Amino acid sequence: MFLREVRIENKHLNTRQYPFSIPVIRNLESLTLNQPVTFFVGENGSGKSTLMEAIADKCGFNTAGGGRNNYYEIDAQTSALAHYVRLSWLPKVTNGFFLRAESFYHFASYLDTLDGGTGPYGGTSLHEQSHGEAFLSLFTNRFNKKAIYLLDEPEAALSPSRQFTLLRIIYDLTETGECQFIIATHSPILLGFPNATILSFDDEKIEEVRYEETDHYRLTKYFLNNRERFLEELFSDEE
Ligand SMILES: Nc1ncnc2c1ncn2[C@@H]1O[C@H](COP(=O)(O)OP(=O)(O)OP(=O)(O)O)[C@@H](O)[C@H]1O
Repeated sequence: MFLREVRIENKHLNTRQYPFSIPVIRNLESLTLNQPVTFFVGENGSGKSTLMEAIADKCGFNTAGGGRNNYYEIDAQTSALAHYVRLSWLPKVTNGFFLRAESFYHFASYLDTLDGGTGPYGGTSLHEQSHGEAFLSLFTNRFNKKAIYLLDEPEAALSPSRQFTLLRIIYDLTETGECQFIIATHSPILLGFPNATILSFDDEKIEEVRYEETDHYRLTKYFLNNRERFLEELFSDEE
């Protein structure tokens, strides 16, 4: 554990302006982190990426994705929230990585400009690997201990079985307490990681929920157990 608390300070009151137009961000005072793995869950647009990006910015990571020393040009991504965020560390780490599924392509391009992109990523440019293979190459070759990893929807490129591989990687890195992950996800598989804190961004505030209480678990379980009935209801004309 390294990052213990995220505080929002000196919010301005113009609630029509992003990021304080987002109810969860407007209502957030402080967030305590007490497990090596924390998940952000919630509906699309509830503010998960906004908070994650601000934390990445305050960690000194490239907000387009990457670590501290990864400087590359893509459409400017400045975090509107970072200015208001204070992080409390014990102890402080500077190692780590921010993974954004949506801009991973640009990060891979940047690596290609360094040393043909083949150095630490399994001997092949990330562009010559499939999206999911490239993600996993990054996880297996770049992730190591004494670091904090911020992952925004890492499941985007991963098959279910590769999501299990990622769970194993996270398990190996966190079992001695020397790594911390904050993961925004919609994946009921990733959310099943044991002893993680799950923070829901629904209902206009951040609240800890149990795995079995998440929509991800409940809807997926209901769908798998009642697929025909579920689809009949979904496609019926009745409101
Ligand atoms: N740069 C921006 N300027 C203005 N509004 C923004 C900006 N970025 C995001 N928003 C808005 O803020 C809200 C929260 O977006 P955010 O990306 O944080 O949601 P999210 O919970 O990560 O959603 P998802 O699960 O779809 O990734 C959305 O309504 C979005 O349109």
